[in-house]
Amino acid sequence: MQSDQQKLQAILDQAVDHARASTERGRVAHYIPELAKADPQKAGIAVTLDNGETIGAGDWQQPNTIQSISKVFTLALCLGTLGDNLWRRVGREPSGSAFDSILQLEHENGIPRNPFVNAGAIVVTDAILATYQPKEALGEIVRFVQGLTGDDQIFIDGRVAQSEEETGHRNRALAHYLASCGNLYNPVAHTLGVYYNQCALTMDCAQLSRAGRFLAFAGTLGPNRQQMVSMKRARRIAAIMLTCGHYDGSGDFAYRVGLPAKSGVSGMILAAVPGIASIAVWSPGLDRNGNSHIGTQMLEYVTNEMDWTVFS
Ligand SMILES: NC(=O)CC[C@H](N)C(=O)O
Repeated sequence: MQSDQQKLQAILDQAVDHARASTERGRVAHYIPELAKADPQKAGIAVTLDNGETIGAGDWQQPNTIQSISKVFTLALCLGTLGDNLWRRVGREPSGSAFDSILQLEHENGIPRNPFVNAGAIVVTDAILATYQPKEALGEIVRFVQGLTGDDQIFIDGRVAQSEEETGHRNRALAHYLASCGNLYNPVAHTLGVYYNQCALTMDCAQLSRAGRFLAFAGTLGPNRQQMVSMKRARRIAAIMLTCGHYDGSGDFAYRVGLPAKSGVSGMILAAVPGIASIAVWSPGLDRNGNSHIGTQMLEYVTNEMDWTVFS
């Protein structure tokens, strides 16, 4: 008789096999030179279960920068200190536009649609800087993620942060626009310095799935039930992930996968199955919305086979 865990392992292996066989792989992010070097053939998946076990398949132990998935962690931190005051500066609605769009920001007077588009995440980082100097803020973000993961080896890849800093004209444009509307309180260079570094937090799929446990287990880390984020805050963050976590692909992702999730341009995705598991996938090729093409396929396969969805 196959145990549940063996069954899940077999499904993860199949998901990676299908992923490897797929000819359409998407396009790696080119606008950050360090990310342009990624190999689109790579594919990995890891699942952390309620009992604390992490199992994986494919390239699940290869570290990558988490990019926009960091926005989930900074939102959790920021809501912890600022509470609902944050919502005076950022909305909670899907954007229906690209993650780095400037158009909407102008139409809506410098109030970004949600905390997961770049402009919104820049405001969240700026809000964290209200209580910390840039270096302290980064230390706080790293320690928070290390605490969630239970792994103090998690680090920032300085090369990727630097690569983005050198080429980040769009983010600079967004930050200056926010400043012109009075919605950026710190110098652009300070806020973006922290933002680029948080995006360069480096984890493999196993670590990322562990970092996401609080989203699946009502703010706790699973078996020992240590409360890291209040239940209400975890639930609200998951709601924004479901509606905004994949930018203009959020509707399609909800249709195909049916879980709160957040993507990053490195090709990683973090997804939460409430009460059951936290999942991280990685494959660097992106679709036209900047979400991992193969990563979404792997999640679709596993969630269908396991019947994991928030809609059942
Ligand atoms: N979607 C993403 O992952 C974007 C993050 C990236 N660091 C950027 O600001 O462009």
